[in-house]
Amino acid sequence: MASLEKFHGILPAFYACYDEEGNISEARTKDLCDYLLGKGVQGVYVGGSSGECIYHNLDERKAVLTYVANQLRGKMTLIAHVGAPSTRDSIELAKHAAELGYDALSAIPPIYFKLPDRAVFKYWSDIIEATDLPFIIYNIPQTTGYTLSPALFAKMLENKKVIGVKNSSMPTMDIERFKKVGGDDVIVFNGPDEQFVSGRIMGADAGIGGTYASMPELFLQANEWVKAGKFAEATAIQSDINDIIIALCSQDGSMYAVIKEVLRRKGVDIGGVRAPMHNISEEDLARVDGIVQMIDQAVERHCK
Ligand SMILES: CC(=O)N[C@H](C=O)[C@@H](O)[C@H](O)[C@H](O)CO
Ligand SMILES: CC(=O)C(=O)O
Repeated sequence: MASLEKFHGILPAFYACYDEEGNISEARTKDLCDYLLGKGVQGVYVGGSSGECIYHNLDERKAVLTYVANQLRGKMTLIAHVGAPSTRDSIELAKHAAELGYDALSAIPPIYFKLPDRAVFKYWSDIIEATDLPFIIYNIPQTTGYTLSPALFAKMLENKKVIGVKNSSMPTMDIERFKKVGGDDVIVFNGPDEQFVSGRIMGADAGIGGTYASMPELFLQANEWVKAGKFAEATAIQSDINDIIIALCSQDGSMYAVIKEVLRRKGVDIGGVRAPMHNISEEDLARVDGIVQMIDQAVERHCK
């Protein structure tokens, strides 16, 4: 399906950009937009986990969607994550994203209460009903506690507005199963950055990831090697990526706080993270030097 072409490639999950007081910053959001545009990524996934959506009120989430659209609309593919605790809020976000010209909507399943499949189906269907936009299911069992089954995926696909799934469960077999159900007419996004290459080989058409923006060059190059069937080269990049992700996750601050410090070193200051996530410590500051070095050396090794 030619219309799915714009969803192929490397789509970083967009981070929350705060000012010094911890409020959403329009100027810093634009800076991150410009940075990613300059890196040549195919699109962005706005307002998801990495965007700290779970810590934002509705007005803040709408503001982020607005600032990104104003800066990037027409320049790359824009996916709006509109999952929220209530259907009502999700629909409000979906309508806002549609007015802003987003290319697609996406949502996690209902969170907190464990609802049955029929409620999950109704939740996603109500969001889809609210606009004309295509919809991408977000399966991320490790944070939501809900696992999308191939059977519910097949049922969702009966709605022609459903174009695919962003799969963040760890087994790459899940990607293969979703691809089997949907075939060439659906797009499956790899979620776990640690297995981007294997996810692509098992059938993922593209990737959306929380660490991409900290090292876009590496994911873009790995994707090119996969497309070219150069799996040894792709795997060598993946191995370096995994060293970097482990380092990003091993500091006092949360992974996103560390990534934001990496970006600051690269000239993009988007603030810290919102509590209860942890900001970086004094000790982290020196260690981030080492992480930036790891990234720069890997880019030097694989992308020149
Ligand atoms: C659980 C989670 O947040 N997964 C993200 C989305 O799929 C990933 O992109 C991770 O941020 C990444 O793989 C680093 O662990
Ligand atoms: C992909 C990811 O990390 C997100 O949902 O923002």
